[in-house]
Amino acid sequence: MPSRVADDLATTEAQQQHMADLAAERAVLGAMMMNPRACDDVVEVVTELDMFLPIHNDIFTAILGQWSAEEPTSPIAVARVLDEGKQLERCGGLPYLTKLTEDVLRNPGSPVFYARIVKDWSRRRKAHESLLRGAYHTRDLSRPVDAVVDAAQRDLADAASGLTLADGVERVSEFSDDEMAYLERVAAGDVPHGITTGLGQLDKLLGGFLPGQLIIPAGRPGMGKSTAGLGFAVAAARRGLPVLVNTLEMSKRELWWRLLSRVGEINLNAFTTGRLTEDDLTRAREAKKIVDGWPLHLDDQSRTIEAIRASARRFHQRQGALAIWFVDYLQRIRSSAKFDRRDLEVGSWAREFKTLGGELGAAVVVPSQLNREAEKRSDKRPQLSDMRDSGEIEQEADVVILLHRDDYYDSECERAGEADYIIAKHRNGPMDTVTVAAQLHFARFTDWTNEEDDYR
Ligand SMILES: Nc1ncnc2c1ncn2[C@@H]1O[C@H](COP(=O)(O)OP(=O)(O)OP(=O)(O)O)[C@@H](O)[C@H]1O
Repeated sequence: MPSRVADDLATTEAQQQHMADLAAERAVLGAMMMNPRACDDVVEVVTELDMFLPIHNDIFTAILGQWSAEEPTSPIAVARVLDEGKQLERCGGLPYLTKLTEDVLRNPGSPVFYARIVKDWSRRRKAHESLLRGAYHTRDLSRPVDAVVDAAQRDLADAASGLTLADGVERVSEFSDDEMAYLERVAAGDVPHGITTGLGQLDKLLGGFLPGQLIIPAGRPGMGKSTAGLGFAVAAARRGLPVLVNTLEMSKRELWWRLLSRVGEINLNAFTTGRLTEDDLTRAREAKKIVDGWPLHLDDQSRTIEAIRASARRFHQRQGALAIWFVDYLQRIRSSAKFDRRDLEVGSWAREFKTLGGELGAAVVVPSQLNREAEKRSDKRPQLSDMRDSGEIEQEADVVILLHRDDYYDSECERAGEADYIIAKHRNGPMDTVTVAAQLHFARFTDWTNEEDDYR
């Protein structure tokens, strides 16, 4: 009976022998079934093969499947999934699943605390296996000793990092054939290199956005950061690439209005004031049909860094890919962790976006606010040093685009209707300024030729 095995293994002696803490495994599973929100945190720590007992891994996988499909994770729901896979009886049946949740009620605790214990034991077991494998290979006289030591070192480092053996270090020659073939296809125009920004001049400068890049559009409040970010999201979505927008500032409805305004060329004011003419409505219906066809997803519920991260992970798990992840905007995010300094807190999010973007293969677009320094300059033009909470954001970003409009300060100015995208950081290329048309009444910035805005 699994529960007895689990109880037996709860003692320190048994833990040392088997290198597992089954009480912690049970606590994690119980918490995930009690409350699907616990899954958001647990998946950040534990992966599918981290449990010691195979039946715990099966239960974990069943819960994860339910959670990522936004289905209930209760014992009854999980039992049904296990039953479909003919695993229920082996897993102790519904009574065992129910007992896991009852244990949580009797002995509540933070799921992340238990998840970390599970992860530590998992890493410990992997390190142990890796050392045993290394010891075995030292006796294999057909292998040069250097190769044995090298392989053992890599194996152990992978185990200690918590990654699976399939991840991690690769010798250049192990992947360079594939990379060369990819370069040849890019050069031949068979595959697009970066994801288009939707703005021709900007594409020429940046070569589009690449998976894993962190892109920071930065500007004073109201300069057009959300509009610029949404433009990048739309450019990818209209080409059929999966896009996720986490908005902390606007509701889904407001964001959708912006999409209709942009595509249907309907003044954004008409939506906010509710004064839509018959012509506006006809255009809105047409625009709706176009936008409905895009793999564009909006989330206005996730407000903490933990929830936003989980939202992207869940999206990636369900869709199998995430091309552009647009989070609007950096300073709006809340966190449950306590930091002494705001800049350290915001900087840590930039780092997390960069890391998760790399893991999910997504280009991450996160606008950030600038401080008032630009306003003290005679030309009011922003500089990289104006970034609020800057240090780490600057460091983590691959591309920083400072947004500037002269007409933000003087609506009668010569350059009214123009916006500058000042590329103030570009990790792999030149820095320059691209000037575009600001059509904020249509919730967009566009190239002067406007070719990109022909949605039909
Ligand atoms: N109908 C309209 N006509 C002209 N300009 C408009 C219209 N609606 C909004 N705007 C302008 O668009 C700008 C807001 O754009 P956006 O929301 O992209 O800026 P932001 O930098 O993200 O702002 P925030 O700092 O508030 O998040 C403002 O300057 C606003 O005046």
